[in-house]
Amino acid sequence: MLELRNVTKRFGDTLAVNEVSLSFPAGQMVGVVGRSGAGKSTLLRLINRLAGADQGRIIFGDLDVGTLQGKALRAWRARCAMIFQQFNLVNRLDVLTNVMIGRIGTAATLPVMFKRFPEADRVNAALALDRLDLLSQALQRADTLSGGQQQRVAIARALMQKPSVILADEPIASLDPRNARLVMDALRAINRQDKITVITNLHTLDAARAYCDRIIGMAHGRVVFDGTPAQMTRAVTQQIYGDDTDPAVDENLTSTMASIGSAIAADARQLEAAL
Ligand SMILES: Nc1ncnc2c1ncn2[C@@H]1O[C@H](COP(=O)(O)OP(=O)(O)OP(=O)(O)O)[C@@H](O)[C@H]1O
Repeated sequence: MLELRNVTKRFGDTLAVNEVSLSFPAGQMVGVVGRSGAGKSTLLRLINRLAGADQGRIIFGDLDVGTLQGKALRAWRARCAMIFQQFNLVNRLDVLTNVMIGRIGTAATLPVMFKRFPEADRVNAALALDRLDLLSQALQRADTLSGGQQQRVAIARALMQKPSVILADEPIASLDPRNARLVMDALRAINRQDKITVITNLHTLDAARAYCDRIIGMAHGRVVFDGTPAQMTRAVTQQIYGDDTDPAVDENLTSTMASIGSAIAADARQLEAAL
């Protein structure tokens, strides 16, 4: 069980996360939704300790996450793997090595720096890639893959950390609808098969409704909704997104923008390859 008790984070005068209390039983798939600036990313960064809370406590089992230092903090970060919108792969390295990099934090640093990974890591990385249907790309440079494939490599890398929790910060925001579906399918399969808790920020309510057991709605740093997709009524979406915003319009806009974005990225890759 992961628990946030009265957690607050300020940036100057901005209350990014404001007295948030939440419990996440092991194995849940949770979507966090809200307008831009609602505090979704900060919430995930607080859990992973990429940011420190000003107030409140984060508890995981018998760990008091806010007090962890040094090796214990690194071990915690490995246990709650983070996935980002922009994948954060090392472009010039091959896919397999990118996945093995997930061992940093749990393995000795020096051999990893020199890309000397034990045989067991290679096997586990290959198995993780196979699960994500990417084994045939294992020896390609990371930047030759599509955005959706790169995000699945990032998920395979996260699996190498043997995490208890996966925190995904807008994992599909820059993907076209097909790749977004593949990435969400992969996250849900891992959640179901490995019983890993997945907490993911999502721009679209559609994705949260389709994939998550539970949706948390944030507005102005506070939790304004916490329930099942079925409980997400029109009144609730207005509370999360504001009276003047129709989330259906936002969703269309987001997926259109995502399609345009990936078309531009694909053109850029073709151009780069031709040069
Ligand atoms: N490092 C920072 N320095 C100053 N202000 C910050 C910082 N990080 C976040 N904020 C502010 O905290 C608030 C919450 O930001 P956060 O990124 O958590 O929102 P979000 O819901 O994830 O938004 P988005 O969907 O646009 O990513 C915003 O007002 C943001 O400007």
